Amino acid sequence: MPGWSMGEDGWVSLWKAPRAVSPVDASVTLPGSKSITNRALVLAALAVGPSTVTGALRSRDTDLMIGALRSLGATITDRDRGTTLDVTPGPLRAGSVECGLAGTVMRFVPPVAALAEGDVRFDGDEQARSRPMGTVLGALRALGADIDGDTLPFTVHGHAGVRGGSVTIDASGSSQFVSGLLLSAARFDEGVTVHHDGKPVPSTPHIDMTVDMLRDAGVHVDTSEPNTWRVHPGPITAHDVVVEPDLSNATPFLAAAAVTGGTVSVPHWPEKTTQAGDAIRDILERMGATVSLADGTLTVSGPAALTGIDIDLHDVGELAPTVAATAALASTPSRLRGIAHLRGHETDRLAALSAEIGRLGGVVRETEDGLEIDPAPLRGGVWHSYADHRMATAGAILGLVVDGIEVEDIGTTAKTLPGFEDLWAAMLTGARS
Ligand SMILES: O=C(O)C1=C[C@@H](OP(=O)(O)O)[C@@H](O)[C@H](O)C1
Ligand SMILES: C=C(OP(=O)(O)O)C(=O)O
Repeated sequence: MPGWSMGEDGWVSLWKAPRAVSPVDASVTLPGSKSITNRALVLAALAVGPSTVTGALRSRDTDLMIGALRSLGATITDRDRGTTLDVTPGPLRAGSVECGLAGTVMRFVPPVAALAEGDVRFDGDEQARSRPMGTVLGALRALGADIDGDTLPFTVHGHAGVRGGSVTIDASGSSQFVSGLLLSAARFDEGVTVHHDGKPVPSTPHIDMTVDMLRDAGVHVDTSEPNTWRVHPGPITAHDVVVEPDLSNATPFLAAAAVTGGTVSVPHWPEKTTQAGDAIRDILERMGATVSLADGTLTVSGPAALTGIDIDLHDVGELAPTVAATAALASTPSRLRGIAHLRGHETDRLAALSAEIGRLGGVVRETEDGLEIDPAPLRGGVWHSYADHRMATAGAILGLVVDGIEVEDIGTTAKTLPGFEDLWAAMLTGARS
């Protein structure tokens, strides 16, 4: 149970991060992927008939997506403790969308709203108002949509259709700018061609995920030219989707094995996937862990001492908080590169990670596009979460091996993993789920 402490903005909850008294040895089953669940929901709401999403994640971000699509006219019911979602599309209508802090809701739903008949008002958490949105909204305007505003809150004035066509954007700030436009594009009169012009697009596996899921729904997507994605107009087929476990959410548990010299297994690890979290296999191996994938179960065993890593995380920036926490416990220096775009994530993750690791005695330098972390003994203290689920789980990793770490607002993990504290505690008791 968390305690409370007076912070700068009033009372904050503090969770005493459990210390591992011995190397962890557990098997942890993770719920479904946020990114796959929210794409499946958008495609199902735009499809020609009812679909079912099985193994869906239920968390703040996915519940916000369900709420958004219901507000716009979809009927969504659930079974199997919420993880099976039956989606029946309806005529898209005026509504109101609460985005919370979910990038997938704020970037994927405005193009759906542009297809609605009537006004759709978007808002979100205070912190969401500074997340970059102008690129998506500007692109939608260029494609014929009518929108007031460039950041949350904003209003999409839906006119029951969008012309579509070609648009050039700078998507170096987020792959979600591209994914958002592509997901609804088949319903635009002319489809959409998105061309990227700027520094390289980050998190491209997430764009591959979008393209694969569109193709699975019968949409014709042409990716033959670099930095260009063309979605042809046409029906989105109603079909059933089975969601993979969330591999990014698996990473703190696998890091727990790495930093305690223990062993953690995660069942149902996909053989082939577009999820960024799959990269953790290579990352932990390079840091000295033993990693194996056999019969669909990933197993990580930690070494006696971890080595640092010099790595470009541009494609898998979502993993940076886990990798930074793990690197702060390594015996040699680390350099995390290619992740300037993390400044527009839930919080400025580069600033947050360097401030929090530094507060515990770590030696971290923020660079133009990443972090440099040197080995240093860490001490206990409060780890601030900045309303960022992955900052909170990074603090939990450090707390396994450093006495006296208290993580502020551990409940923020509900953004993508409600019940994180219980799963973490179960891992420490050696549970095999
Ligand atoms: O499309 C998606 O589901 C996501 C894309 C990535 O965003 P960025 O491209 O902004 O890094 C990732 O970090 C985010 O957690 C989820
Ligand atoms: C960047 C992330 O989330 P979002 O989908 O809100 O962008 C994340 O989950 O690491």
